[in-house]
Amino acid sequence: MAERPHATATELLSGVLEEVGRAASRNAGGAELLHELLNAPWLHALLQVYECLLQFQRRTPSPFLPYASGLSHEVHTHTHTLPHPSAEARELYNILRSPHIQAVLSSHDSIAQADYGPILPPIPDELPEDEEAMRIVCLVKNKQPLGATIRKNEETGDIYIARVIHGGLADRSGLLHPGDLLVEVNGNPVGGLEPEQVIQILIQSQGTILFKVIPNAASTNDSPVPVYIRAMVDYCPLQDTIIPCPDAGVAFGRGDLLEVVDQTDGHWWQARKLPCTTSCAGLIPSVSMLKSKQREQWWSQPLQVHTCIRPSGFRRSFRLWRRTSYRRRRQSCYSCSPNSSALANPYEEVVTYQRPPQENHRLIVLVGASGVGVNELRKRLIKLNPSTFQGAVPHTTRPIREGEETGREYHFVTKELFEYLVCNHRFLEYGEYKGHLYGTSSDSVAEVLKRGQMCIIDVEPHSIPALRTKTLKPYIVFIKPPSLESLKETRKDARVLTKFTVDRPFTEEDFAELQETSQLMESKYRQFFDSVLVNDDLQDACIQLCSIIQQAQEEPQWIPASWRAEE
Ligand SMILES: Nc1ncnc2c1ncn2[C@@H]1O[C@H](COP(=O)(O)OP(=O)(O)OP(=O)(O)O)[C@@H](O)[C@H]1O
Repeated sequence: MAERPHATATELLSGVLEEVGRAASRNAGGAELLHELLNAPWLHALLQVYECLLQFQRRTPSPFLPYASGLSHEVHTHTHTLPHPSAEARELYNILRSPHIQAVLSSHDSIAQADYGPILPPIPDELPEDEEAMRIVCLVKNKQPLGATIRKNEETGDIYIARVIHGGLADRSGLLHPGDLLVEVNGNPVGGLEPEQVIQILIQSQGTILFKVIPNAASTNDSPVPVYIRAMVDYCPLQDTIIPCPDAGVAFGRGDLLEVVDQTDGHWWQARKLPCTTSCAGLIPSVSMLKSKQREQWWSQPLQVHTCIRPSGFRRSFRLWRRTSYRRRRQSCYSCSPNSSALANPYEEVVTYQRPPQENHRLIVLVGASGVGVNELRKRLIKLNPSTFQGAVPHTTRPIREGEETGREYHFVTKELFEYLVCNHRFLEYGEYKGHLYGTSSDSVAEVLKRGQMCIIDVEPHSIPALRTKTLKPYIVFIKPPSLESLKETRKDARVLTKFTVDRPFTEEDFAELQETSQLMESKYRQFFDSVLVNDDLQDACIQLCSIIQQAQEEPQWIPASWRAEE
């Protein structure tokens, strides 16, 4: 069908409809359906709208007056000066002076003049080199902190933005940067004021705050790559007398994970505690700051009391020999001596790690107070699936007994060989019991791992630092007792081995001691624990332990950066 010149869309549709109608009367295939479709009222309405728009486009309306507000002003003045205004004149006067009408007219004028963008004054051709551009920053406070700290230059009296907290209000605005010179706050000149006075102005300002600043020419907008660290010490900003702004401080405890987002200041870094619910970072002391304060022990040490882990009166199975080492440590009060490694490295850089399938499994280490069930859990796990889980065969200097086989129960070795292995740092842990030496060697562990199995060992917590190597990548599970009531309930039939009697039931005193030892252990070593498991119901604890171990081997975990493959 030939198109008629200048036909409107409606005319075109009528023509098409006529032809399709004729085709439908001839019973042409599909014509009836097409006719029905083209005859639909919505299609006609749509075409009408389209034609209206076309007409509008052809006849672009031009404003009746470019300055309606000028005319309004004229009429307004005129009616105002009338000596005896009529009722209509008074009404007109009131209408024209209403702010809404004035705003509508002003908008009309802007559109009429196509005045949509701001008109900036031309830039002068010759600007002096040292010309300082002033920036006006308007922030809506909305009850949240500003997220910036200020400092005073004592020589000049100038107030500067000292730091901008990552993710805070000032940072999100992108308009305030460290080093910006603060000229005015809400119209108040701040030069020469004390920082506290400026803070008072800020506190009193509600809603909008207007800053006049001279931007720091050297500031950059580069956001540094975050670094992840694990805290090896406790820190409480509210107890810190030298933090620039205690309210901006982040409190953390040993074992907490921190995302450090800014290390530009040598003394105070900016970090978020993970997992974080807020985008706003806070201040934490840098490594050098913590080290310089080492001797003062100024960060919060909640357990200043005697933190010695007391020896338990009972030990079972392989852990029997540890009774001696406990007693020795008690005499020398080992646990109360300062943790030198934590002081030397108050933070440990960490990275995420997922074990590649071809790599050895991570060593699974169970730690817990004596009697909590560490050995029971380890034994059950191995019994459950001996082809997957295995323990390391320990070394001993005690004579072999009937029915025992070297390399199965123990590696039976001479005292000389044992001492040689000790001197060569072959033991992850060793000790003496009833005049015989016992120990777990790194080679025994490696043997299990090399076979593709998961090696599960239980150690005393003081041995953990020595175990933390790139090769073993230990995953440490702390086994915790349940509440006293649960202990009494679940351990009704449990037996403990003591120095004096074999297999006697737990006493109230045993439970109290177990809980106390466990608390002390956790408070002292929790920075090393990857997981904490409460051994309440034995069956449940076993299932939970299985799933913890599976996650440790198969899912990404935080490990010290020094264990990374490339290092
Ligand atoms: N969840 C539990 N419910 C009931 N009994 C338990 C539970 N866990 C452990 N037991 C029992 O408690 C006793 C002590 O457990 P286990 O020997 O494993 O302790 P341990 O932590 O290895 O300490 P030690 O090294 O002194 O033996 C055992 O009789 C054990 O069967």
